[in-house]
Amino acid sequence: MSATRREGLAIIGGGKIGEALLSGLVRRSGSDGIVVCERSPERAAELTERYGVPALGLTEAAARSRVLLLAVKPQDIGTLLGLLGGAVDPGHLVVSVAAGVPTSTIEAALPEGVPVVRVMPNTPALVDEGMCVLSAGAHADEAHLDEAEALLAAVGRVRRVPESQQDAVTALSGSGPAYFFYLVEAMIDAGILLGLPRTLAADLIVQTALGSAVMLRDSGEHPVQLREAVTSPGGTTIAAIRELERHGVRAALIAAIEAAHDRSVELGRMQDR
Ligand SMILES: NC(=O)C1=CN([C@@H]2O[C@H](COP(=O)(O)OP(=O)(O)OC[C@H]3O[C@@H](n4cnc5c(N)ncnc54)[C@H](O)[C@@H]3O)[C@@H](O)[C@H]2O)C=CC1
Ligand SMILES: O=C(O)[C@@H]1CCC=N1
Repeated sequence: MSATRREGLAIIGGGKIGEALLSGLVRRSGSDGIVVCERSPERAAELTERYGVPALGLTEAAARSRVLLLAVKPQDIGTLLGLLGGAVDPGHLVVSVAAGVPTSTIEAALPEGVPVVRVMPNTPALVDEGMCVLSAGAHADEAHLDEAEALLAAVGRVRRVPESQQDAVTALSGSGPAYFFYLVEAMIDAGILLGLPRTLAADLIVQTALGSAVMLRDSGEHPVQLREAVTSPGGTTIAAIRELERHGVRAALIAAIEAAHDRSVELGRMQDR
């Protein structure tokens, strides 16, 4: 099949992460050149209404778009590739955000030579603070990575890693926002236990999370140094830290992230069956 030059982006799968990326991209550069393909007609209509992007069928979207961004569940990617395969050629750039799914699995379901880039984004892309991590498949070169990076840089930071690190990346930054939201939920509950109104507790914790994140990013200091600066001798913070250690919170976080890694590996293996 001859390689064809095309323009624009098709987001295939308009769920949580598809919408997070779509909203950031539209906010940054407008809706021109972006189309969505969504299995659910109701959801497709919602995205068209919200972002002014046309909803197309797979074949039409592939015919006109240069970049095909696959944002369906890992469990659905085999079916999607079966439907899409004949409409894809090496003039496309396929970008997959499916957790765990290796580029080799995607390449094997597509015509020979199609460049594939695996990306692990996260939902803070919704507010232009995303973390997207890229790896090249067998037919993707530096220019393809540059192209994917230019697209995703619109919604936050971008880094590149060897694909062997993507399951760990998925467990850290892909799932990571959920861990922070979970911690914040628990901290708000603590405020309620101590008698504060829910809105006040939420306001205190969200601003504290934001301020702490900016310090982590900008101070150049290690998290241990930042924590020590809060922990006065004989004070309140050390009383709290002792409880966190007593309940094994550090070990629980490490085990949780290891479980996310293992699930990413498992999701990738399920594609081979
Ligand atoms: N939600 C997140 O924070 C992140 C998700 N991911 C990955 O993104 C992918 C999507 O995850 P979510 O957005 O959370 O799932 P989701 O279930 O919210 O969205 C998936 C969407 O794909 C649509 N879909 C399924 N098959 C389709 C097909 N053949 N053609 C067109 N549309 C189709 C579904 O109708 C659904 O709207 C997964 O592979 C996940 O591993 C990666 C990073 C972060
Ligand atoms: O939970 C999941 O499987 C997806 C991948 C990373 C974040 N959400």
